[in-house]
Amino acid sequence: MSKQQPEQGSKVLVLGAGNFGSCLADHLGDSDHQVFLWAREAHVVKHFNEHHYNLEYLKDHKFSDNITAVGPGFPAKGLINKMDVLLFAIPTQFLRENLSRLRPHLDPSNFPLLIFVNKGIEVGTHALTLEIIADTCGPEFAKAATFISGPSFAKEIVQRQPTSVSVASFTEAEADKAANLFHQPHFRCYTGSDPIGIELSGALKNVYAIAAGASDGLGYENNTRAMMITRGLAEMTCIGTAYGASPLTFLGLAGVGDLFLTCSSSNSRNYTVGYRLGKGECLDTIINTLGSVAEGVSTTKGVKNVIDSLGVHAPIANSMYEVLYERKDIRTAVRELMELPPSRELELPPTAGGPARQLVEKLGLYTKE
Ligand SMILES: NC(=O)C1=CN([C@@H]2O[C@H](COP(=O)(O)OP(=O)(O)OC[C@H]3O[C@@H](n4cnc5c(N)ncnc54)[C@H](O)[C@@H]3O)[C@@H](O)[C@H]2O)C=CC1
Ligand SMILES: O=C(CO)COP(=O)(O)O
Repeated sequence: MSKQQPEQGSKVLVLGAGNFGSCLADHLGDSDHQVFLWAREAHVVKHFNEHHYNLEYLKDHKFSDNITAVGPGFPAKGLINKMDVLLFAIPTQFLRENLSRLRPHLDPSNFPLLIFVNKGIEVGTHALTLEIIADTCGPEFAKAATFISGPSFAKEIVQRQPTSVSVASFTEAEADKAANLFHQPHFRCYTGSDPIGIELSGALKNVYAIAAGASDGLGYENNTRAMMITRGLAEMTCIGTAYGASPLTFLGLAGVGDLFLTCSSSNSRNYTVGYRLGKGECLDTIINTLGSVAEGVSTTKGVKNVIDSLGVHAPIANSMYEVLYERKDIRTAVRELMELPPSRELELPPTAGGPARQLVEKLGLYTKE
């Protein structure tokens, strides 16, 4: 169980001073928490502490005075032990190495609130973050871990634009603590108990954001993007429920909320990767010049593994894998998707006793399968 009372005047260590870690540090610093931000570059740490600007990310933003940058080495045990909250804003592919470095500093009987905001699946192992935490630190840490996900571009959060996110944990008390820590009039938190669904939502939406960006890059317009988003949501829901997550999670902020955001904005790195692919650039060039992480590229491999092992029909995700990793021509991929035979939309049986059911029964339209 994590330490009690992290809500008011908490000491928070944010690991990862990229776009999202910096923006969340700013948000918490603004709410009078004492925030430490780990950056891995000495010049970033020095400049941040002297001027309160991040030289690498969100460069135009003046950060809260309540933030102290630490680094470039991994934060010391003495600092970690003083923390009420550890907030991980490290891309998924680098989480395992950092949690392994952290583990010797954690006391399983009294550890800080652990919050994760990354959106991806680990390459090679196909592990979710929950599994990475259990592997490196132990299941008691995974049980208490809390996941924040949802439609939340860093650059809009630092401008205090109204934003809402999902906050989920297997341990309700931990989700409540995290929600209380972050909740502000301009930043609403909705708690839930489906961390696997929340994690899958964040990871999967990045794959469909690449697909939607590709569609726009190819010159297709609104009909096609709407199709991508809607069929993407259907695939996310099928994959998620086959995995054992709740279908309703995919209708929440972390699911359709974030899917809609990232499939429809050039502020999304994943959308941008797709858009540039659609314009004919090669993947290596795009990744090398993006300047920031697009988790969907690596996560597409994990998603392919998940859909194959579960036997789920997810043609858009499958096509994205072929485009990114098997060099399939993107126009061919679109043509093949459009040539698939007609199929059924996602359906639930009509609610028993509702007027719709009464009507079809009255008119004799209902056929039992
Ligand atoms: N930027 C955004 O608006 C949002 C990002 N996220 C998620 O947050 C996570 C981080 O994203 P961003 O901060 O935007 O990425 P970013 O590309 O802006 O920054 C990545 C950060 O990770 C650090 N890093 C790279 N390799 C590392 C390693 N081996 N060990 C430790 N740290 C390392 C970099 O120094 C940098 O500070 C991703 O999973 C992303 O999907 C979630 C919500 C919104
Ligand atoms: O997840 C995000 C916003 O919710 C950020 O999306 P990108 O990683 O595609 O920029």
